[in-house]
Amino acid sequence: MVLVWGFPSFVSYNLDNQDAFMKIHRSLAEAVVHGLEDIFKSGRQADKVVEALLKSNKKWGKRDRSFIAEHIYESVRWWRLISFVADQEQPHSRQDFWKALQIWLTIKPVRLSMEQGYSLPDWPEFPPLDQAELLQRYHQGMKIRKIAHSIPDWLDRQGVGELSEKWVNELIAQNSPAPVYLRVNSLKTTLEDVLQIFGPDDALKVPGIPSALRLVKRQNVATRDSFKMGYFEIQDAGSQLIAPFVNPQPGELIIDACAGAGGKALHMASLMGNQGRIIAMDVEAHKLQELERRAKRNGATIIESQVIRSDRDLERFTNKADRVLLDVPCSGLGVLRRNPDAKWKLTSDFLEEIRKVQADILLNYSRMVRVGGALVYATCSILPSESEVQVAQFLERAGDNWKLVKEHRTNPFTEDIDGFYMAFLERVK
Ligand SMILES: C[S@@+](CC[C@H](N)C(=O)[O-])C[C@H]1O[C@@H](n2cnc3c(N)ncnc32)[C@H](O)[C@@H]1O
Repeated sequence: MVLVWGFPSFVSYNLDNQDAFMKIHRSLAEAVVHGLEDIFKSGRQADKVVEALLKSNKKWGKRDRSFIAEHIYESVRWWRLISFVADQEQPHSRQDFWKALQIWLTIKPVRLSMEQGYSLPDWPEFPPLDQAELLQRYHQGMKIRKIAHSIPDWLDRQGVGELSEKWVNELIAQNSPAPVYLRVNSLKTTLEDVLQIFGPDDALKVPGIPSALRLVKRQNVATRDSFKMGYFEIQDAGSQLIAPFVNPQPGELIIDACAGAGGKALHMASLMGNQGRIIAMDVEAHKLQELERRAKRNGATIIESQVIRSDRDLERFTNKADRVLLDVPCSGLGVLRRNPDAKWKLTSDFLEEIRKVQADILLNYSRMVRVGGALVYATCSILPSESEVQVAQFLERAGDNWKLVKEHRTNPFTEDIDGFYMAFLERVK
């Protein structure tokens, strides 16, 4: 087994899928190649590409679907390593994408220490390759951190600069497939009831996170009646720590100022037992529309959405809120395992830009908190520069009006959850 840079196969792969070493059907390989072209040439989001592909052919069975989804996600995740082994920097033609798939199918069994690999069909798209040469390049690549962990140069520099020796563990965690977690909606049901719906072999409790269940096998839960009835939402267990961290109380006025499609707002409504008021704000109207749809399904009746069009939309809440949640836009480096394509789209300019947005949001939106109230600043980033450093700089600028009460970071490497940061601040004056 190759253990260069310390990633054993259990971290990188879901061994459930060893039975995926099967004869490859042409339509499946074509779907993977199409998907990769869409992601890398047209810049489309990987999850949207996979979703559209899986919908495009009703005849594909469960194994076919998981072959397509897995091979697209794995190729995206390991794209730099694949490109290094293929000796092709920027794929252009359809044939380049076929070659990428061929390389992945060749090196995947080696990474898994499997005795037997895929039987690659004799298609013109898979011309004979010099296996020994490929494997030599693979082992060579595994000695170089940014190639072994498939990460762009600038991001590797950024990560080492901010996290030094912890960076490698973050890379290992973010290159692992993410489990599916559910958040049970206490407005409609209980954890025990949802556990019973799935059965104890299919869903597990998550120690320390009482709203969460972890699915043992990946499955499409959105088609279940229990989902349509709002019994649960799909939400990473780390993300489920944020609403309790805000600690919203029944009857309070809560502002979720970067509410997006409402993952945390819905959770807060259930913690408040639908007593009080949650103002869900965002600059993007379509996300709030999605939130409204989800709120209906969840039976969350205390959420009012408010598109932020100008400063006035914020000013009317100055000094009014009991608690404000700032779940700010960020690099998303803590959720790369769910969005592996993001690492190829992120740029250092974007990171710099988004840090300015975060600082502005902290400074301006914190004014909505009343004296004695609380502010929670949260990111799904593993970088201190988007998290701890932002809070420290805010405290420097905001003088002694604020007190940092507590901070928390999830640990994706040891906890198998996404990477989140959260800080709880109290407005003292
Ligand atoms: C991390 S996401 C929020 C996720 C959401 N809270 C949830 O739990 O599903 C950050 C959100 O901030 C929004 N956003 C970006 N710039 C903003 C701004 N200046 N003011 C408010 N929201 C903003 C984005 O549209 C995005 O929905």
